[in-house]
Amino acid sequence: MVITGSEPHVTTIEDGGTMWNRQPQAVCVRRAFKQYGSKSKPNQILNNLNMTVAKGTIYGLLGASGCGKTTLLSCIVGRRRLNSGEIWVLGGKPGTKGSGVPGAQVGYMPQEIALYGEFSIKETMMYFGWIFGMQTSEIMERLQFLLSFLDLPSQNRLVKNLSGGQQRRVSFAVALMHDPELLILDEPTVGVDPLLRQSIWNHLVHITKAGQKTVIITTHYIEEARQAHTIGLMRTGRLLAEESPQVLLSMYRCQNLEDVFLKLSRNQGTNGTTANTNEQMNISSNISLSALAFGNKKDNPVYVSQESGVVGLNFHQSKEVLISDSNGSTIGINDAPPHPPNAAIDCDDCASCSNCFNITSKGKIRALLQKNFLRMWRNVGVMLFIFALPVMQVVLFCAAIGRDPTGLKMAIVNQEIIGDECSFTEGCKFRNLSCRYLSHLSSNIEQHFYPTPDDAVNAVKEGDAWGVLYFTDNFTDALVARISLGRDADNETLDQSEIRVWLDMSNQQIGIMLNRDLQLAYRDFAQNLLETCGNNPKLGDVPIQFKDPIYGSNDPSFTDFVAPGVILTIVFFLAVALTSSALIIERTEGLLDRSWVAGVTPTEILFSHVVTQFVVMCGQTALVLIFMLCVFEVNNNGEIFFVILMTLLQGLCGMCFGFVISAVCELERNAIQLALGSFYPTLLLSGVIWPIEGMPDVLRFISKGLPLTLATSSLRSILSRGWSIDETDVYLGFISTIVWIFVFLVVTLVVLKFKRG
Ligand SMILES: Nc1ncnc2c1ncn2[C@@H]1O[C@H](COP(=O)(O)OP(=O)(O)OP(=O)(O)O)[C@@H](O)[C@H]1O
Repeated sequence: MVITGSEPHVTTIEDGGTMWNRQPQAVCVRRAFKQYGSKSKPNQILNNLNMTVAKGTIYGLLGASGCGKTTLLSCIVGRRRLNSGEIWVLGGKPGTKGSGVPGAQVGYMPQEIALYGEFSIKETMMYFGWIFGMQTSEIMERLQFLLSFLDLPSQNRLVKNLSGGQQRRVSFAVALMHDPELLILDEPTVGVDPLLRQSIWNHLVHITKAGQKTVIITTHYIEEARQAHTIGLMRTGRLLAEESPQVLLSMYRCQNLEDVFLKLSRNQGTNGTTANTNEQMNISSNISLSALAFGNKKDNPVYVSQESGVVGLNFHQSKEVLISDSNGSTIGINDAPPHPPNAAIDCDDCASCSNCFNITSKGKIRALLQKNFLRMWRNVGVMLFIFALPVMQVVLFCAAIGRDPTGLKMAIVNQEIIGDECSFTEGCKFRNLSCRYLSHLSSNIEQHFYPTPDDAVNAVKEGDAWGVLYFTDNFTDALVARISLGRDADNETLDQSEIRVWLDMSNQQIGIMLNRDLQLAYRDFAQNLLETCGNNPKLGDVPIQFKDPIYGSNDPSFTDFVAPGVILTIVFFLAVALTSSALIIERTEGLLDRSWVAGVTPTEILFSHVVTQFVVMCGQTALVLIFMLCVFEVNNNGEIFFVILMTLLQGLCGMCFGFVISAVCELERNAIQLALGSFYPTLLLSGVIWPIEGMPDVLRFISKGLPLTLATSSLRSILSRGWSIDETDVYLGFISTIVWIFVFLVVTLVVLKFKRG
């Protein structure tokens, strides 16, 4: 019927109905409102839209680009929710339990190709077949039929290597795969050559003939929609008309549907205000007007292309014929399909579906897992890189971080000697003790002699040396006097016996290391001298005795301090990198939508990704730990089981954080930015490279709440202190990691579910 105020009122569902509306409805949409954008700046897409699709018919949804066709379809298949209004699909409300929608009752072909490029045609069919709950043998049978029907190339050809038209046909085949009750095709004929287009229509006519299958199809080729039983002309979020093509053409006395559309659009323009009111908006009942207008439908045949019994792309067999019934008599396709006479009258009466596919979750999980692994396997180069990356990071860390700097130049001014010849005599001999001290300096220090203090200081200022060491001309005598006189030594003697040092402290690590080495060299030198002279070498030491440390060694390495954090950071952020784009790629390719409409839930998608990524992560974790602990011999005093467990849990945590990113971000580049952006703050605040005890209180508080902080501290305690899980510091790390995993998973699921709405 026509829904503008100026057109004649037509029998409606609410009116009681004619014989033509006493047929089951496949889809009913009532008073649908849908808007995008914020409440303050809404973009109204569906505006009090009513739509009725009778079972066993083809419904052509027409309208200008951007008028809301895809939005309407996505609400029908349960991909999006209306802001208000109601939708019934095959007797249930999409998205509700037991409705079968989304699910195997619907075959959905989105506008985009929405196929995995790295899959072969067969693998594509297997994937969707399993999701629809089909058995492998069934899928194979159906595949053979679809291959020949859609004239597709070898089943082993990869989708990415197919032509655009072939890909579109594969996409069409996926929608047909499980022979669904309701087929929803969003512009299946766009960019398709006329022969294929006709063949698609032929098939649609063929499958709806028996009256059990229903098709909703959108198209921009208005004229091809003549082959539909009903046409819904959509404009600015509502249906201008919903009628059979013949009725529309005769009512508006037009030769083609485009003219009808133009007339209706003009009418809507002039009657826009009245059409806006709900009261005057008739609820349409498709084919009702056709019934009134054409009492004897057999006299009003519809032109459709019908193959001579053969279904497929055998174009030479296609010809424009009138549809014939089995007796050979010609009938129009607007004949009501054979429905039980007392079938449901309106949507409220729609019985809950009885022949819903019983989709096994096992089949879906199998399909999703195989899909994920296959995608990885087909991108073997990327996979190799994914495994090489952690090894590379560990090797680089162990090779570049934590080792003592070498080749550090010291500018030495030694007034005791003439020239660069700095010799001394071993034993209890007091000659050139400055040279004897210098011989105890670490091999990391390069000694360069300068004639005057000014020259040496200039060398440091010009960056040629890290510091100046200055010995007075009577250093040896003064030092001997200092040792022998003890508390009676005068200030001048004490001054002369001192080694004066000026350091370039611009590099803290080098400065501290030189400071330490110079002092240790003095202790060694003094102890050696005292010992050779028969004195107790302890006299040469400061009176603080460092016993064997309770944990760690007397010569702690920076590597040992950083290693736990580095292990966890590598595993955590590799997992983030691996997963943060996983959902986005699928979403941008339209694959996620397709899987959702096929009945896959966010939880199943998430679960399949967790399993797949977990396998990869186990490999990465093994490599990281083998290289850290076995190859580079980072200290481990604890139980390896807890080390492995903590590392795996952190990988899992990173993976879940990656899921949050990919659920939140629409674009891959945003996901990358977010992942990279979170890397530094986490690294800096987690006590990986600097103890959190050095942070201001506020930061320390924040730091403890981050996923890596307590975990790093826990792993450090296991590795260096050898603590077990019963220590607070250790189990807190585990608890915090598990809590974060849980939080990230919940956030992801909430965001995914919210986005589906
Ligand atoms: N996720 C979204 N967020 C905001 N606006 C959207 C979103 N999806 C679609 N729109 C807008 O809604 C309007 C209707 O889009 P829709 O895709 O439903 O139109 P369409 O009739 O299918 O168009 P076409 O025939 O070109 O595919 C467009 O203006 C589009 O920009």
